[in-house]
Amino acid sequence: MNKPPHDRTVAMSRSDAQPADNPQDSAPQTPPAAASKDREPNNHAQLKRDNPVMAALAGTLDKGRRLLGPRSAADTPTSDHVPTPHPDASHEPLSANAPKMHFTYASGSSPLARYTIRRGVGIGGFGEVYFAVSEAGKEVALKRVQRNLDVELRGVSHCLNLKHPNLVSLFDVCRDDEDQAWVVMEYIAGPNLREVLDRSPGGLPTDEVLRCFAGLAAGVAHLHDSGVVHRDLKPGNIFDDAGSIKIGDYGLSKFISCSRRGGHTESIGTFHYMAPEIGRGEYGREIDIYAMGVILCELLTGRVPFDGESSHEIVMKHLTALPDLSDIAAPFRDVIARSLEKDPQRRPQSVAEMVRPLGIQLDSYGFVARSVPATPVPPPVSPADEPPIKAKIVRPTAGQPSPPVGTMIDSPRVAHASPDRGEEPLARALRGSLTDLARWWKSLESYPGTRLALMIMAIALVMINTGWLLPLLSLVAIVYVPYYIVRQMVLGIRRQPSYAEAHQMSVARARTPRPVTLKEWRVAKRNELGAKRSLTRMTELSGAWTTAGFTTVVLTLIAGLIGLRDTDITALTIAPYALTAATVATAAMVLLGMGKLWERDEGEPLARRLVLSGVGAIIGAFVYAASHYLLLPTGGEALGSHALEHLPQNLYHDGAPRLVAMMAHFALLMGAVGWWKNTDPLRTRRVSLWAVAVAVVVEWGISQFLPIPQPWGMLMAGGTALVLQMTAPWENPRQRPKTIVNA
Ligand SMILES: Nc1ncnc2c1ncn2[C@@H]1O[C@H](COP(=O)(O)OP(=O)(O)OP(=O)(O)O)[C@@H](O)[C@H]1O
Repeated sequence: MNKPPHDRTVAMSRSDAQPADNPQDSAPQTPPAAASKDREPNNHAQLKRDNPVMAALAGTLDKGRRLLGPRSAADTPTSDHVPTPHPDASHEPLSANAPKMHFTYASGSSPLARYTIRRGVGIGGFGEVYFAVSEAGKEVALKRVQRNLDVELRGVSHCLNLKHPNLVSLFDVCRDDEDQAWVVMEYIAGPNLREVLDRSPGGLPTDEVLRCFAGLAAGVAHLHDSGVVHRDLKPGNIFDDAGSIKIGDYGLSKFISCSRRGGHTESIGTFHYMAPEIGRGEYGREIDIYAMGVILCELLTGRVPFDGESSHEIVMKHLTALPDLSDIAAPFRDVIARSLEKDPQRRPQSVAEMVRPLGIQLDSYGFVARSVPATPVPPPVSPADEPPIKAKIVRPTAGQPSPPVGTMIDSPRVAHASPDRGEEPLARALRGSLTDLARWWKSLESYPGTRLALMIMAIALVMINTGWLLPLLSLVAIVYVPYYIVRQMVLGIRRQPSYAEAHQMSVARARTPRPVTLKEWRVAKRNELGAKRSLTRMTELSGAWTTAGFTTVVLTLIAGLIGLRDTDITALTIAPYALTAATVATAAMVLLGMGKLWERDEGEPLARRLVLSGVGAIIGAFVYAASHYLLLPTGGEALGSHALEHLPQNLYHDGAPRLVAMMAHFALLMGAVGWWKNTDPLRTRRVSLWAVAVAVVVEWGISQFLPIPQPWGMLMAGGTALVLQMTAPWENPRQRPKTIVNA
């Protein structure tokens, strides 16, 4: 992510403006957009060939840029732009403290009847803003809409009558004697968020972000409920008025939007905050959600997700690039990622939906009902709703590295509520990259040909390099898995709150009884599981291990009785059963151990699969060693119908799997099946034959290209799934309480 060149974003930021003593200096400068005309047509031609939608948006932006003049990061030269002076005025700034800017009207002048200008406040893309007082002494801000935009006043009354604590009040829209439009609005003495962010380049503290964002959300929600899309949300239009967040400029963008529907194609909004569909002329409320996603990212990190040297580059990134949100903590990361979806339909469909995972709830009038979750308990979940993404809450510990941006620091008693608490950094980085990859893949939806070509290339690459890739991956897994297990155990011991604390917390939330949904029950139970002491966990695990050993023996005896009923019982006929039993018992014990570590949260499936693949590689090595020790035939006929000559020679020797093949086989088996679901105490059924069948079928599928002797492979897979479910603890969801008392 990049920091936007904000010194260029606002045409005349208070600090950038310089007096123009020389009249030539005050002439409007050629914006770089115009200056780069020579370059841009070529880009457009290329772009048009590549993607007509992008070309349309870039063209639209250029057109808007020429019509609107410099008003954005990429368009506006640093401190060069000076608005065209009024014939009878070339004034110094009107306030002694204000930085120097050139305003058209001097202090004391009354271009608009009944209002006397006191001083210039700032100059934006659409005009100059003044602090003025009415005849009766009311302090107001006057915005002179400077360009000859065809400001459509129809429907303005709707915006004028909007009232909300998080909206800058619009009082009137008037025309002066020169038929120039003026917006009369509430004067805000506090800074806008652009200024706030410029003072905190690394972003704001999380509680500040939440305060600002809750106010922003409430204001935008009210606009949307009133049928108004802001279209120009950005930090410069959001004010912090003595602790109260207020959104400005909504009326103006509404007016301009009205005229735009009449056929003009100017684009409004600064490029950093512009949703991709604006290029297609779509101005739904999703563009505000998108801009809010950008703003949230900027508030947290001080950087916008998409930046570039030119407007063109920024637009291209909005259209095609994936934001790098790896340094932002959940739930912010997920909220931003969803809001920045290229497809508007995939974004949250309302402001309330967007901010809910952050613990901000809006009532039906767009007021903040609750912000900053004081407890880790998610907002009440209605059966129709998605479960909220809970905040990542980390207990501050001396000597610990600072948490990712946006991590909520809270009291120890709430630490267990984090779904991805203590996520291993490598796993997190990998997950972040894979999530990005998945999003990028989704963005290629409309290019099936490209997807197919990429898939073929990827498969070819993997196949060509299997010889060294598999051993390398196995090696990495062998090192990583023990480290991961030890880390999880250490973190688990360090961060667990007591069960009593967890219980106390849920009691504290008690309000009125109501039916408890399955999701709520799962969340509550998951919290309880997270609050378990390590000793309890270890006791449960050792019990499960003993039962697993016993169950494996019983199941093997049953299998042996069936399989050996017509066969002589010799060491050779018993050996495969012994190997299968040993494999099932080993796999079950390892998986039960992993399940214990993972029962605390829903977890990240991808990271878990990767860890399990590593475990699988180790089990594969065990099976290989054991089969050699027991002198079991693993090649030739043992592989059944597989054409031996087609087996890759670097993986098979004389038709028997080498160590690498065995490790790869089990790594795939472990990674492909969601084994932790078999040990999850909150699984739907104690024993699901479906889960057993899935394991067997996956094993059969893998055997088609990486064969191992069958039916032993399938017995190992199915047996492990069965033993796991029979021995792992289970909470019957049907026995959950019928009602719940909570917030
Ligand atoms: N109601 C207001 N009260 C106090 N200051 C205001 C008010 N409205 C705008 N300003 C200030 O006036 C300056 C110019 O604002 P304006 O909205 O015209 O431009 P902008 O937001 O910087 O850019 P754009 O017009 O492109 O949205 C900014 O510094 C802004 O903070």
